[in-house]
Amino acid sequence: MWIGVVSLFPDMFDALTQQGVVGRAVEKQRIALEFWNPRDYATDRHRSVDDRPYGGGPGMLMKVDTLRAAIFAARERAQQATGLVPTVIYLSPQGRKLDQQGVQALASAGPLVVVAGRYEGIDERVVESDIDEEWSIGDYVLSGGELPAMVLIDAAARLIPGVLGHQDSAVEDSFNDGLLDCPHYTRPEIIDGRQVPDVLLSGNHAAIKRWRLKQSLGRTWQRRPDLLEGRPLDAEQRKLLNEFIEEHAL
Ligand SMILES: NC[C@H]1CCC[C@@H](CNc2ccc(C(N)=O)cn2)C1
Repeated sequence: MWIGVVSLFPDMFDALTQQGVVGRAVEKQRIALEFWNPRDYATDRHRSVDDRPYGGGPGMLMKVDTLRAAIFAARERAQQATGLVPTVIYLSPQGRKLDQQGVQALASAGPLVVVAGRYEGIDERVVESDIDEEWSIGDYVLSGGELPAMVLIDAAARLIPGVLGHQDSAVEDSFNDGLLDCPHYTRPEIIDGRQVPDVLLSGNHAAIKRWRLKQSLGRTWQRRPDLLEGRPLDAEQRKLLNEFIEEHAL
């Protein structure tokens, strides 16, 4: 997967590229991550990258010419590296809410150019002419688009084949089948008197798989019933959820 990032603070992305799943994926070249900094396109003595808003008001906007030059350069490189036209993404609270389905769509959308905004944002004409999709990681305002960009990149990278060591852990991961994750347990067997569910010690893999699915269904029902509304259950899942509900009926 090829991802270009347009950001005034590319070093922030070391948190993503220097370690962990995404770091290894970049090292193994499963993901290509390249950066363009608008400041590199500044031509004035002060290398300015922000500009004053028409109509006045507090704060600044990202300077149009340096931002567009960076986006164009990233777009050009994407096409050169992949032969495909990239999807240019902008992160902002005004965007489409990112969920696992959106992540799956982005992970299979070919090369991406992710634009991280700073200051009070970018000129609306740049959004109209150079941004293909606007996305939000949630209803809150951050000081820049870099952290949302890293969230998006991390979530998408996990879905690239070969990126996660234990491939099925991506498949079994919660939200992959639209359900919340089941409870997990590891040593010691007893913590402050609390034991590991017997089924997990039984070695009966069919029963364990069934228990985990039942827990995922039950937890989703308890904590996020909205997720079940859009998700048909097959006969087995319906049976497991009914069992869970009966066991947890107050
Ligand atoms: N008007 C403020 C706004 C102008 C444009 C730049 C953003 C950067 N900050 C962000 C970006 C994205 C998100 C999110 N929820 O995905 C939150 N915060 C701030």
